[in-house]
Amino acid sequence: MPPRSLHDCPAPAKLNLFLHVNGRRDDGYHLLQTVFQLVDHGDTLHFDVRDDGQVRRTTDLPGVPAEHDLVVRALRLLQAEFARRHGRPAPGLDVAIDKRLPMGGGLGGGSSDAATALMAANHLWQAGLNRDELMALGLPLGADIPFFIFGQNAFAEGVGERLQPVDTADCWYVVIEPGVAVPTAAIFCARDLTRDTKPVRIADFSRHLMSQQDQLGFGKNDLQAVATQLFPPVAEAVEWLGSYGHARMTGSGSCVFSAFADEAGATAVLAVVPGKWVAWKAKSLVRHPMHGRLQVDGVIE
Ligand SMILES: C[C@@](CO)(OP(=O)(O)O)[C@H](O)COP(=O)(O)OP(=O)(O)OC[C@H]1O[C@@H](n2ccc(N)nc2=O)[C@H](O)[C@@H]1O
Ligand SMILES: Nc1ncnc2c1ncn2[C@@H]1O[C@H](COP(=O)(O)OP(=O)(O)O)[C@@H](O)[C@H]1O
Repeated sequence: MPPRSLHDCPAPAKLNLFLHVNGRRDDGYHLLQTVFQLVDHGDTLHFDVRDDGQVRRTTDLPGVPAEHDLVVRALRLLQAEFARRHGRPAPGLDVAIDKRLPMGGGLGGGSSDAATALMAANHLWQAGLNRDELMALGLPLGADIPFFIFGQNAFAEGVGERLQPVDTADCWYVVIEPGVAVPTAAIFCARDLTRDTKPVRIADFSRHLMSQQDQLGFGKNDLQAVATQLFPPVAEAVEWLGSYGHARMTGSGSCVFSAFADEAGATAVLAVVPGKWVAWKAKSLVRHPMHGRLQVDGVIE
């Protein structure tokens, strides 16, 4: 019998170590190259199976009605797929979300919540999707969802759905939340966005890392120039953190981060971050923590 509950399920944040915009698809979506890095700071979700088929979010998320929540929408998609495969309605689920990640922060919070929910429900409902099938199910809801289900640091291409595992350095990050929510669409549709960065190869990134041990010395974030122009608090955070080494925005912003070889380096900088900003340190992860938890039963792979 599968369990009826899964509590304390992590939904970690991601950082985009670099993010290049290489072009645009016919449908207007931008072609990217990026390295996604998982870190040990994020939201926490709790799941309890319901027998009446309802999916309910039991916690409030200001500004996001339950029906719009990526978690609820992802679970509805999984319910439909369950019914198609098994010829009977799917069970339901109560979901509680302890939200720590800021919205519009470029940390992938909503996508990570949805990915954790898909992995948990696939297990609790015994839906039987494999990892690739779960990734494909999540993609239409958000380009970052497949990465979180993939569950390891990755070089991504396309709109973020073509993933290859990549080794990154073990390190500590300091992340500053500049206190603004950046809408991804506003960055991608900006006139000044450069969309013609020359494609790189995964080997270029790996070779750089081996010779320099410097996570942020490679590439750039092409979305950063536009985001700092439109959102001055992001520019201020980049400038402040940049005085301690490479500082870069993650995703479409607003959060800004820097990498440190050891925890002491991160702690020292965190201690002097101006009080007007929320800031935290996080360690790099090699695997998504849900994978270790669910693989006990061989469910994810
Ligand atoms: C930029 C990235 C990098 O990891 O993450 P975030 O910073 O949002 O976390 C992702 O590509 C975010 O992808 P996704 O989560 O699907 O973006 P959405 O918020 O749904 O996209 C909002 C809008 O941005 C534009 N958009 C988005 C992704 C993309 N590759 N090209 C685009 O042109 C589209 O107009 C889309 O309608
Ligand atoms: N569970 C969720 N957590 C956060 N945001 C969500 C969630 N569900 C839907 N959203 C919507 O997705 C938007 C992007 O949020 P998020 O994924 O946290 O930021 P980003 O894409 O910048 O990393 C939010 O502004 C919100 O409207």
